[in-house]
Amino acid sequence: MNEIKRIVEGSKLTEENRIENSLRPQILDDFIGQDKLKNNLKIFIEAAKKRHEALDHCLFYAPHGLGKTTLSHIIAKEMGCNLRITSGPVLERVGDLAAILTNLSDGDVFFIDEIHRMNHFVEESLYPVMEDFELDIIIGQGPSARTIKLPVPRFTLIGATTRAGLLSSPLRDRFGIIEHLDFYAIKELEHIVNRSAAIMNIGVDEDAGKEIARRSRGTPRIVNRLLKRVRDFAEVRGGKITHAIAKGALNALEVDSAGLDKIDRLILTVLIEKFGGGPVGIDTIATAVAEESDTITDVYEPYLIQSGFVARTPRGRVVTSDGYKHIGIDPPKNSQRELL
Ligand SMILES: Nc1ncnc2c1ncn2[C@@H]1O[C@H](COP(=O)(O)OP(=O)(O)OP(=O)(O)O)[C@@H](O)[C@H]1O
Repeated sequence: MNEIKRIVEGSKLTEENRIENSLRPQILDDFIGQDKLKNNLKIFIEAAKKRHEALDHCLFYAPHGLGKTTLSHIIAKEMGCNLRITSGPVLERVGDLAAILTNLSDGDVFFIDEIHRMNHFVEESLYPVMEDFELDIIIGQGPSARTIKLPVPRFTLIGATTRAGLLSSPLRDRFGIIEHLDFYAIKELEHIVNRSAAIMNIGVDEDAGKEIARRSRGTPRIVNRLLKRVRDFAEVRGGKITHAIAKGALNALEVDSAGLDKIDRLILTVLIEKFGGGPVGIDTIATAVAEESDTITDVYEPYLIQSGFVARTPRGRVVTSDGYKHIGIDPPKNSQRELL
């Protein structure tokens, strides 16, 4: 039986969690988009099953909300194994890791979200586990200290990260399958709108679905979030989601035609008005808009770059001419920016 154990804090299912779970695709065929990755995974899973082996360790890297956790659920389901979920910052001591590993069974999937935020000692203790399925435990201290090797079941580790660059190479090199998830195309997001709307039992007109997809920053989680809010507007106005209702609701939520929210627009405006369009370092941007640097790097910057409004240069971030136009300000003439 497929069983999911969430080790991270707050495991009680709220109503919101329940809806979230019902929207999560359960099998690879329901996972929309990312075709190359999906086709590869299908082969790797089938081959591992044929050999009666655990799937090789997988590393998924992508911005938030693109489906890394969903893939770990799907892999466990497709392999017919249990899934254990934790996150890097929760694994504070080697003992925390030992407690989980010793409770796994052969073939289980062990998912570590935010694996780049794992403690250094825990990370090092993972190396022999990933390679030889043995955990080195040090008993005692000083000259009398000795290491015992604790065998652990042959499981699949799935690491997820938004920052592949922060992973050490010894850790990265121990993953046999390394895949990047891209932002989704509008057509794929539209497909996700329709799938989620059917599960939530709401009617959505075709052009309304397109509008939601266009404003979802290429991200399935945002599709589902916007769809839930637009549904509220539709229900209060007594019907299904029409284009007018979707547009009105998204405008009320301050999500603009390109999917940018208040903070995205603030970042562009501050870059233009205070720093002449850049180049500006991430920490300076973060201070200027009163956000954490990590939030700017993980949440806002990837989509601003993807949509072509900001470019990353060796000297810092620069607003492109499209970025100026989006905010409604003329880009400076005769500048490098014209070329960006
Ligand atoms: N390819 C997809 N098809 C349909 N729905 C998807 C897809 N990918 C993700 N989703 C939906 O988006 C939601 C967010 O996905 P998920 O939690 O897997 O993202 P994540 O990459 O793990 O995010 P984070 O980095 O924040 O942990 C899921 O609950 C799921 O419903």
